[in-house]
Amino acid sequence: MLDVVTFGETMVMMNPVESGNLKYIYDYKKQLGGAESNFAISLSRLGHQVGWFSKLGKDPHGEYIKSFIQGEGVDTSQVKFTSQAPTGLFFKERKELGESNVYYYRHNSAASKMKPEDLSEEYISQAKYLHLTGITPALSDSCYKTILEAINIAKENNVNISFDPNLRLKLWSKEKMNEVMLDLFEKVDIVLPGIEEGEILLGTDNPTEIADEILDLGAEIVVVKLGAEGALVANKNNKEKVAGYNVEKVVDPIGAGDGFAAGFISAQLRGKDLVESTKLANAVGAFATTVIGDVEGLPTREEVEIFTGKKDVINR
Ligand SMILES: Nc1ncnc2c1ncn2[C@@H]1O[C@H](COP(=O)(O)OP(=O)(O)OP(=O)(O)O)[C@@H](O)[C@H]1O
Ligand SMILES: O=C(O)C(=O)C[C@H](O)[C@H](O)CO
Repeated sequence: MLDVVTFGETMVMMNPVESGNLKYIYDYKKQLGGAESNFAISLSRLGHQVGWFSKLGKDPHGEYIKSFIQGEGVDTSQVKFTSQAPTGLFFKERKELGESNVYYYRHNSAASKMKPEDLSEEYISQAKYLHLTGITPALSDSCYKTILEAINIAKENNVNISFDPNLRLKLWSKEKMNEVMLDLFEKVDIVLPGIEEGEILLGTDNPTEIADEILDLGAEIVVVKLGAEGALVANKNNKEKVAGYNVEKVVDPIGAGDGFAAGFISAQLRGKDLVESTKLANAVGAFATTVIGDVEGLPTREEVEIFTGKKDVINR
């Protein structure tokens, strides 16, 4: 039995050892990144049974990705390999001034070849949650169809669907993206947008308005991420702002949203209410900002309990 199933593209990530324009960067640390596998790893560390799958290239990068994710305790039994396309790759660029950048080498990647026939109804239907992101439908038409089929399977089997828009403007046109995202908001149960995403998709950066618009489209729960400030959690009856945790040194906020989503679903699985779930989401999101990689900073259940004062620790 799995608590959660998720799928999407995970790439080898070339992470510069120093910050600055990549033109002058020669040394990189090889890591991995993919919104859905970041989420799966985070949930696994929080003590849940989680399955992640994808299509990987039959190459050393694909093997590295599968064994790393498996090594984190995530079920990878549904992962497929193909020799028709390579595993995707991306480079991060960190700047001391201005925002970080990413450069993708993922067009026509193995993951972009995922298709509805790759899905196993038996596998998805055993989970309590199916977690999807807005990255997958941007990868290819067949990936978009795969997302729609996964949603059908989940609905037919009473599996809750959580959805993180994770807008990637480098991957598709804004028009197509907006159309697909609004349609998906109607089909899923929990939506976890950021403020910037609300602005792009709904034309408002007001958290209450973002939540209301997505609830009106059909979602049951909306959690609007507010960066260092925390998040606003809402359903039809209630809206509450839940303060974030203070992080003294934010090293890299990319990936915080994936940990946030995992924290929220973890607490929901344990029967916590919306505010408690958002508190855990904020705590896991805060941890994720403290390291350069996407997954290395994600906390175990014990670490997060110590951080939030729910458990005492003796260090020496
Ligand atoms: N500087 C910070 N200090 C404390 N917590 C933070 C900080 N930045 C992010 N978080 C936590 O992580 C959550 C998600 O961060 P953010 O709002 O940046 O999401 P996002 O834009 O979806 O991120 P991503 O880059 O992963 O897509 C926040 O709601 C908050 O709980
Ligand atoms: O950018 C993407 O598409 C990724 O999935 C890579 C990163 O790990 C992701 O952005 C973090 O949320």
